[in-house]
Amino acid sequence: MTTTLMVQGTTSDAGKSTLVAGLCRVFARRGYRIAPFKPQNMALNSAVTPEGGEIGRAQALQATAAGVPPHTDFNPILLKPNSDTGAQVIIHGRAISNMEAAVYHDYKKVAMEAVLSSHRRLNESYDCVMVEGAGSPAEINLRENDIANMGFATEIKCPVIIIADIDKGGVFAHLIGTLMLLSEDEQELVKGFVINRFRGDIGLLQSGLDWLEKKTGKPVLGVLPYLHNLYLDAEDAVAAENIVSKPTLKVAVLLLPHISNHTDFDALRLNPSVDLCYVRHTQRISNVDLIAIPGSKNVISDLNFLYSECWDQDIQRHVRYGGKLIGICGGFQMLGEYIYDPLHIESTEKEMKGLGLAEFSTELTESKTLNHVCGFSKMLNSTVTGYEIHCGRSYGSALRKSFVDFEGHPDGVLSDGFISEDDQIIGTYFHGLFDDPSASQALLLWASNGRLDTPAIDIDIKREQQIDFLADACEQHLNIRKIESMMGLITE
Ligand SMILES: NC(=O)CC[C@H](N)C(=O)O
Repeated sequence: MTTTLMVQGTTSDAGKSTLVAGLCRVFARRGYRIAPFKPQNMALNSAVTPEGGEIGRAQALQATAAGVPPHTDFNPILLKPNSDTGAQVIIHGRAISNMEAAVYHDYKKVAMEAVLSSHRRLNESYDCVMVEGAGSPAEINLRENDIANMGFATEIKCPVIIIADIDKGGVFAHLIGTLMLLSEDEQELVKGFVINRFRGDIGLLQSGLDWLEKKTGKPVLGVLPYLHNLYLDAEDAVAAENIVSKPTLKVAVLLLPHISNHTDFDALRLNPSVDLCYVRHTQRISNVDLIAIPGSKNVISDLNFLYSECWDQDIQRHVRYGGKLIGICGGFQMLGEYIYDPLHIESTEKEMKGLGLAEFSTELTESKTLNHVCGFSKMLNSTVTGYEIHCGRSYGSALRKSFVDFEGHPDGVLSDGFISEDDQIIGTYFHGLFDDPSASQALLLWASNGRLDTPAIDIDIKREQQIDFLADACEQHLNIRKIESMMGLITE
């Protein structure tokens, strides 16, 4: 009997993070102290914990669902890919180095120690732990030294649920195929299945479910419907839905190959007055009010990409015609004169010319800034809150007209970013700045030249509603008692 349960998926995007978030809320509602846990996450969308550590954004969301503050033990290993073959490796919230995939593969034995020590701590301080796997356990080429799926589950011998997405088709083949690629011991750990994103007549599915249970001897724990209108922080894939009913402000976000923290734009995407679009490879930036250059895990490479798409020309034209421009973190760094990377923190190139829209430059350094921050923006006449995740340090005369001034920054810094002399361009290290309703409202007023003066979306309230909506669906469609008994929390 154990109080840990692991959710694994037949594919990426099968719904693992969502199911874990839903179950965390369901168990929290029942009075359990529950911790989310993802041994190893590969994502460029991260969050800062109150102690200043870095974890995957999905685990921060699951922590909210569980009603506990995010902690680095919830995601002991975070891999942030910054090239096709390499990633920054973050262990217990701290970046330790960049590693090529093959090197990391050998490093996994060390990583497993970090995973197990985090899990041990959670086991001691929580009633139960809800674990999320990564990708699928059927990647037989990655099974040796695995820490993300069955490698972890067999080590601690916890029950496993496998979730599959029926919307894409082939759900029975996915489930049976996945099971068949597992060893007997691993198959033994699989205690049931969840079918996700079902739409249609459940009566027509029943014979398939009966067949599956008979064939495997394992129960189907429930069929979750396709939840239209569920908008939760996407783990890595950029969420594309845009809710527009009365568009007043057009925003274009450049979809950079190493975009980081794209959830910065969720509060805009969910605002019915904002028409937000992502500008993709081969597309040009059309007529918009605001262009946003997002964060990037590889600023030099993404700047190269931006030039190859000719977006620099579109940005210059946009600014010439009075359009507004905001650069966030890596996007802010791109607005300056140069990016220097003498230690090759992110890139094989040592320097790259920036867009030259403001007089400052950035140097990437070994130490990484990770903070929750709050300051005052004179230009917005508002407090601004957010979080910082960056290695770059920016300096230059443009920064004298700062975007935000601090009193009591954790690193003793006095100000952040810049605003151009004509107030058209903002550069800032603040992630999540549209999440703060008062700053967001002031930014929308700025971006729309005073046209849009409605309260901004409060993303925290929205997120809470969404988690409850998800948990209600889990309570309605899943056999929660069976899951509780599987975890040894009750006797059925
Ligand atoms: N989050 C970001 O955009 C980071 C920007 C850049 N890669 C840095 O580390 O400084």
